[in-house]
Amino acid sequence: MALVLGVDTSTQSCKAVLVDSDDGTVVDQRSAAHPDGTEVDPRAWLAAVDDAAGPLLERAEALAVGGQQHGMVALGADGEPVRDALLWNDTRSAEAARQLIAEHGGPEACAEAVGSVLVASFTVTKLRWLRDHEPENAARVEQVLLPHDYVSAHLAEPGTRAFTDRGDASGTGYYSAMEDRWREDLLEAALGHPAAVPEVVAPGAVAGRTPGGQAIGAGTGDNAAAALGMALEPGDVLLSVGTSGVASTVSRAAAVDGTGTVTCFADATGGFLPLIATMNAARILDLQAALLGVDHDGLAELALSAPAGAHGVTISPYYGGERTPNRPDATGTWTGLRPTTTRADLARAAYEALLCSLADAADLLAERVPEPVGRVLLVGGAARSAAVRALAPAVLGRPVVVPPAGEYVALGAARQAAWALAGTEAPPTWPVRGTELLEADPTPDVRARYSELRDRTTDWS
Ligand SMILES: Nc1ncnc2c1ncn2[C@@H]1O[C@H](COP(=O)(O)OP(=O)(O)O)[C@@H](O)[C@H]1O
Ligand SMILES: O=C(CO)[C@@H](O)[C@H](O)COP(=O)(O)O
Repeated sequence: MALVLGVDTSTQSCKAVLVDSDDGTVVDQRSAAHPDGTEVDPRAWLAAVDDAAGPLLERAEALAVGGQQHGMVALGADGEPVRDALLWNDTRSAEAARQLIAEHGGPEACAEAVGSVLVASFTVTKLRWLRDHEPENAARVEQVLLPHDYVSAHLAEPGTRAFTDRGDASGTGYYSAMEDRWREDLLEAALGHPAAVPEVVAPGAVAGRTPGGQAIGAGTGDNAAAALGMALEPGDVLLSVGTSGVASTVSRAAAVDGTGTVTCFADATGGFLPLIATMNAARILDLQAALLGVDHDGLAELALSAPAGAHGVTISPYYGGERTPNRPDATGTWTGLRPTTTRADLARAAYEALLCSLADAADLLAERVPEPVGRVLLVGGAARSAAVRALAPAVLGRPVVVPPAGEYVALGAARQAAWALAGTEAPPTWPVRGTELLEADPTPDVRARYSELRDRTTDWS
C-alpha cells in the first residue's frame, strides 16, 4: 500500500490528509490555522504546512498541494515576499479590475483573452493595484506565484523551478486556459514591468521532488482540487461552503461568458471548471454565532427551532463586499426586525441568507452550462452544520448529496499525487463512500424575499 499526501492551503487553515493510493482511504490527517485577514504574510502558510503536513510527510511516497485561488504572492530577487500577499477576498483592486477590463476593450474581449471577466479577486488586478499604490514594492517584484505554488516550492528540493498547473494559472488573469499559455504581456501591462511566472506542469505529471525524493504533483486551485476529490462528472454541481461559497462543475469544452457571471477556469485533468464564487459564506455563520454568543451547534439548534422565513427577518450577507453579485464595496443589511423578533429568528435568517446566496450561484451556473443539472453535492467546512444540511435542500429547492465530513480539497490533491506516482493516463479511481441524500419541502418564499432585498440594495454600500 503506497501512501500519498494531499495538502489544502486554504484561506483559514492548512489541512493535510495521508491517503491510501489504492482506494483513497484517509489514514491520517492534521491541520494548522492560518492568520486571519485579506492580506497575510505568506510565510505564515509555510509554517502552517510544516506544522500540518510535516509529521505526515515521511510516510508518503508522493504529495500535491491544492490551495486558495488568486492570491498574489509577489517575490523579490531574494525569493522573499516584497509585501504581504493580497488574497482572493481582498477587494481593494476593484477599480484596477475595471481599468484592466477597459484596456482589454471590454468584458467580452477580456473573457476571450483570459477566460473570465476580471473582478477584484483575480491576481492581475492586485498587481495593477500594487503598481499604482505601492510603486516601490511593485518595482522590486521579480516573480509572482499563487498560494499553492508558493507552498509547493517550499516543499520541493532547493533549486527547483517554481511550478503550477493550468487550473490555478487560469485564475490569475494572465493565463489563457483556452490556448494553454501564459499571457506575460498582460502581467507586464498590469505590473508595469515583466516578472517571472511558474512553469505550468501537465495534469498527472511529476513536477518536482522533495529533498527526501518523494514525487510532487503539480497541485492546483482549491476548487479544481475539490472537483478531483469528489470525482465530479459533467452535469454535477459542486457547492462548497468554506470562506467562499462556490458553485462549480466540470466540462471538457471551454465556455467563455462575456457577462462575467461564470468563470472559465481550467480543471486539474485537462478540462474546464465553470465556476461562480461568492465572498461571504461560512463566515456569515461565524459572525452570527459570535453576535448571539453561541457556538456553531448552538446556532444550528436555535435556527432549527425557528420557522422557515424567520418571521420575516431577511439578511443581505455581503458583509465583506461581494463578487456575486459584483459589489466590492457592499456591506451587510438586516431587514424585517420587529419587537417580537427572537434570537432563533436571527440564527435562522443567517443560514437562509447563506443558502440563498449559494442558490443564486447554483442557478446562475445551471443557466449557463449546457449539461442538465445532475447531482448537487455539498462540501466545505460549513457543510458540517446540521442546520446547513437540513435547510440546503429546502432553500435550493432540490435534493442535495452530502458526502461524509472531510477535506475534499486535500483529498483531491492527494489523488493528484497518486496520479503522479502511478504515471498513468488518468487519475486513479477512488470511490466516494457514505454519501447521504438530503431532501426537504422547498421554501420559495425565502428565496423570493432574499431576491427582493438583494435587488433593492444594489446601490448600497
Ligand atoms: N459545524 C459548523 N457549522 C458552521 N460552520 C462551520 C462548522 N464547522 C466549520 N465551520 C466553518 O467552516 C469554515 C471553514 O471551512 P473551510 O472549508 O475549511 O474554509 P476554507 O477552505 O475557506 O479555509 C469556518 O468559517 C468555520 O467556522
Ligand atoms: O476565489 C475563489 C474562487 O474563484 C475562492 O473559492 C478561493 O479559491 C478561496 O477558497 P476557500 O478558501 O474559501 O475554499
